[in-house]
Amino acid sequence: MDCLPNNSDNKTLKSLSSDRRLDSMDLKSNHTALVLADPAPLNKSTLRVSSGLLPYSGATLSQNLFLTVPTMKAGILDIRASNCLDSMESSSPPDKKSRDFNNDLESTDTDVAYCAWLLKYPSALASFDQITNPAKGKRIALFLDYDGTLSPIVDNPDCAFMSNDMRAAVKNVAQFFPTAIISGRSRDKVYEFVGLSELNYAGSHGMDIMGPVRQSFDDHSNCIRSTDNQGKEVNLFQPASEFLPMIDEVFNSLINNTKDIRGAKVENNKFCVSVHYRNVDEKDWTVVAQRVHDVIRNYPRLRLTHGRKVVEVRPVINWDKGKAVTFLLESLGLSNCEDVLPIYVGDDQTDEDAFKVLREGNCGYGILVSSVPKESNAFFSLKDPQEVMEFLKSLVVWKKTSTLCNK
Ligand SMILES: O=P(O)(O)OC[C@H]1O[C@H](O[C@H]2O[C@H](CO)[C@@H](O)[C@H](O)[C@H]2O)[C@H](O)[C@@H](O)[C@@H]1O
Repeated sequence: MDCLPNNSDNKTLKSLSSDRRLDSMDLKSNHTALVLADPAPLNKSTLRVSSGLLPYSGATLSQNLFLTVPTMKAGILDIRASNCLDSMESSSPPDKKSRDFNNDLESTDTDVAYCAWLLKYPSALASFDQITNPAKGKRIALFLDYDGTLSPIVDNPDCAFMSNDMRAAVKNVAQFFPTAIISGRSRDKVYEFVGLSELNYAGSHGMDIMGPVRQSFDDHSNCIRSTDNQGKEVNLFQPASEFLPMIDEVFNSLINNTKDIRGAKVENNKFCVSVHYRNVDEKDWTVVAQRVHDVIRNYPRLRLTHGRKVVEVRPVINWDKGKAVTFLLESLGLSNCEDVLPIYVGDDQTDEDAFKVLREGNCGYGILVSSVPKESNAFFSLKDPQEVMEFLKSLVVWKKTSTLCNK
């Protein structure tokens, strides 16, 4: 029998299982079970028990396990919320800086792992010729994610400013190549951060696209005419427009349901909502997962995706950043792979949809921004926004020299 340290206030898991939602199936299954120290709604004093090793006791969970848990009264985190918690953890590995700080030896291992990973996803800077050689005689179309790509990841999402140098690099590159920003943020917010009117913008993970007035745009349903910040006539494509009232409602519920979780932040991204847990103590992530599920369980037409210490609530529609890339290429008259080489640069899980479209269409390259090894549909990699900026600058130099040479 494996036990957690004894405590005078303890009850056993087994005794709880008789009158609570916890049952032997939860223990036997591969799913994570969560034992709570207080009646629902969940609060901070939670203990997570998985069917692997118990994180702090080192005890292995078995079918016969009797767990003693401090002041335990409530039930378990439901399986869907528990899956959400697993995704939260797997999409949030400790960053390189904190691992390096914790353990020099581990840091060396990490560097070795990163170098090995670079063999599979070579640096787009080191492999610059490999990227630009196939672009000879073609137009490069650039797609750029925002957070973690053009701006470094920071604790406060409202302060994710891009540097002036980066802005200048993006402005410059856009003079030579059609360029679009595709972000999970609301389109207005990302425009506020980038502030360059010469680009195309897609917000809400591509569910809110602003583009030039073109016939091909008009052909789509959910497409409306509007004006941009300069008063210029534009087309707006919003395939999830019917979800707007629902998203607003969910946003308000999420605010209410998470307001007592220290560090949690809910962001309205117009057609999707982000629940940030970057500043939430890790022991409270379970609470975040459960509260999000408490809200969205009433909305079967909404689903969850995971990003960098953020859970995103979005409509169940067949639309993502990959579809947005295809849409933009078509509506900008750039969909012929013989003439155009699309390049997509992004750092997050939702960017994988765009990498996949390029890889599967055998058309263009995805570039993953990451300082840690992770599996991706991208072809190349860049370590951080600084390297993204160098890459953008190199594209400009390449374009200028190749134009001169062709004269
Ligand atoms: O598609 P993106 O432009 O990459 O947007 C994805 C999410 O980015 C933002 O969150 C991330 O960046 C924040 C600022 O650095 C950081 O605090 C947070 O932990 C990251 O997940 C944005 O706030 C989200 O709404 C976007 O969905």
